[in-house]
Amino acid sequence: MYRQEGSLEVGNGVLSRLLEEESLPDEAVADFIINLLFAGNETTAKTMLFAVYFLTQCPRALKQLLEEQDSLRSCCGEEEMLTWQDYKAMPFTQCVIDETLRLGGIAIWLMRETTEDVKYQDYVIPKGCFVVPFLSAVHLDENVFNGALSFNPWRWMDPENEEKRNWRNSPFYAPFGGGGRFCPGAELARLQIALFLRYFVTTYSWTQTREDRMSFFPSARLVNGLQIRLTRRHMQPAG
Ligand code: HEM
Repeated sequence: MYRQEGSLEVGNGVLSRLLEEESLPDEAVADFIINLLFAGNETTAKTMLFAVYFLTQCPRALKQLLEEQDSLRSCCGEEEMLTWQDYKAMPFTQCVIDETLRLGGIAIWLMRETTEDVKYQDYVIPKGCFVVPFLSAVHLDENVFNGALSFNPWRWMDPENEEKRNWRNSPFYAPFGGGGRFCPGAELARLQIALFLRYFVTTYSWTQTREDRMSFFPSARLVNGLQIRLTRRHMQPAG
């Protein structure tokens, strides 16, 4: 991959900004863009898929989500754009997103290499060792989350879980990683998922047409790809 000679139409996007940095070799620019595309695409899309799956399994949660979104729509008006304040006024939607990221977290594990000897409790991890923190082992630990294997978005309303819920630095809940390599797209992803859920549940109702289940091998996925039949909500007869 190489930079084309000659005049380029320069915009003000990420790529243009990177190209303006004369010191960055082409490989670094390409690596950056590829990383952004991969890190930000499958992760968010799959989380949306898992949210729909969990909601399909839990009609009570779907009903509450729909009520929250319908009430927001009636106050905003269908034609108006949502504001940041509207986004922040979706507490149950946020619970659904948090619970989806806990139960169906895309990042099952991370990979690190120690650059120096690290003392951890009674252990010393020597320099140069690979360390694999299993996020899902914590997220699905019954000692940390009651009924850890069930989809229960209401758990995040419990004041007892308030500290745990802090996905930026909680030791119990880290769907976006932590520390120096914390996901830079976390806030964007959450916003996209909330907007997707809003659009999806207010526009469609659906029925699942084929049994499905989650699998975490080789990566988080639904084995049958979640097959559903959609119906536009406003076309349904009233009542
Ligand atoms: C639900 C959606 C997402 C999840 C669950 C997620 C999860 C993660 C996790 C766990 C890490 C840390 C990896 C590590 O520590 O080794 C990470 C890193 C990263 N994420 Fe995300 N991510 C999501 C969406 C996005 C989006 C939308 C973008 C960009 C638009 C993005 C860009 C990145 C990048 C560039 C890194 C590498 C950061 C670094 O190494 O310094 N992610 N993500």
